[in-house]
Amino acid sequence: MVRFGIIGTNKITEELIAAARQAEDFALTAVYSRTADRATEFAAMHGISHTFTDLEKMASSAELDAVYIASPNSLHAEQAILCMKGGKHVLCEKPIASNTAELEAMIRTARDNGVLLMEAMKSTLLPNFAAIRSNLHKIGPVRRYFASYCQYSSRYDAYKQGTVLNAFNPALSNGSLMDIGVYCLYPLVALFGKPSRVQANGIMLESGVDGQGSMLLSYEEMDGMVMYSKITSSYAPSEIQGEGGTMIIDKINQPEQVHIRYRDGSVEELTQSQAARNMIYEVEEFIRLLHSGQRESAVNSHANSLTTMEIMDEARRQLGLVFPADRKIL
Ligand SMILES: NC(=O)C1=CN([C@@H]2O[C@H](COP(=O)(O)OP(=O)(O)OC[C@H]3O[C@@H](n4cnc5c(N)ncnc54)[C@H](OP(=O)(O)O)[C@@H]3O)[C@@H](O)[C@H]2O)C=CC1
Ligand SMILES: O=C1CO[C@H](CO)[C@@H](O)[C@@H]1O
Repeated sequence: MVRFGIIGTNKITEELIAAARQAEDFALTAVYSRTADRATEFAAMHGISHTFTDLEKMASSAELDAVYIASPNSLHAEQAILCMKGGKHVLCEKPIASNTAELEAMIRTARDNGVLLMEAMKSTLLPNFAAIRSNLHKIGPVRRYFASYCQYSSRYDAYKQGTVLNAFNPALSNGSLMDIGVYCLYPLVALFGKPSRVQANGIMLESGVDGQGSMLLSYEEMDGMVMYSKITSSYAPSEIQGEGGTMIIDKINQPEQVHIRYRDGSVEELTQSQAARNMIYEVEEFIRLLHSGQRESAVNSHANSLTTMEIMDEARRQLGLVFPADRKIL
């Protein structure tokens, strides 16, 4: 059994728990919240035996082996480092940190303490992502990766009425690139590695975050194009275009349907059956790694997280998008 503690008591935490309950060897023993009332309420809802409002105490508690972090992005590094110093393995929500400096400090801490650190980027661990990867060779030399994830945020309505909720708050390292853009970039990096050049555009909001953005990413023999938004919606699928055919992916953040259209008009269906509660795959990967004594995922690897973060840092540099976290010394 791997005994988890949870940081964050929101919807995504609920989803993770519901999915993880279906995984073998998952146990949930602790929850941290800023307030005792919320910790107690959440613990009662999920049958959790230990509650904490002091993260240092949770990090050093003998009642858990690992921590799932689903707090605002600006807190990921600090909380992960604290937990890893307490010997806890860490599964950390996307984006794993605010910037590369934070992520490097997290990776150093993981290595120094011999613990597993993995970004909870669900997309790349899904069976349908494995199908994308294993069938790529069929479309010949790849010339373009195009990913679109644009989803009008319900919190943007509040923003327009004058209330800046967490999603649009730069103090929490939020905004479109961090929240949504990362889903377009991580699969690109996992499949094709580091681009030689990044060109970023974005629309900045008065709160100091980007509302939407797009990027061109250059590789020696192909281009990457990504677009993401929290202030408009897109219904376009994502595509990987090759000289011999085009792979079409319904949703880059959670591929559920994948097929290839060849140049002669024929279609090859690649869709794999996949659990509806698709966060199970990241939990299974995490537990499998722990059972086999590994301290890094080969898919959601430190290198892939770092390259993705470097791209996001560079995009933010071009846009002049700065977070308070960028000025912090860890
Ligand atoms: N994998 C996926 O599909 C998804 C991933 N995410 C990721 O999960 C993480 C959490 O996202 P989301 O739930 O929207 O985040 P929220 O901003 O809603 O905060 C998450 C939790 O952190 C605590 N919290 C809220 N505000 C603050 C604050 N100002 N300072 C300190 N703690 C705070 C709250 O817990 P408490 O009150 O108990 O302390 C809350 O439940 C993000 O990294 C996001 O990118 C989000 C949605 C989907
Ligand atoms: O990761 C995520 C998935 O989608 C959400 C929108 O519904 C985002 O806000 C979130 O952070």
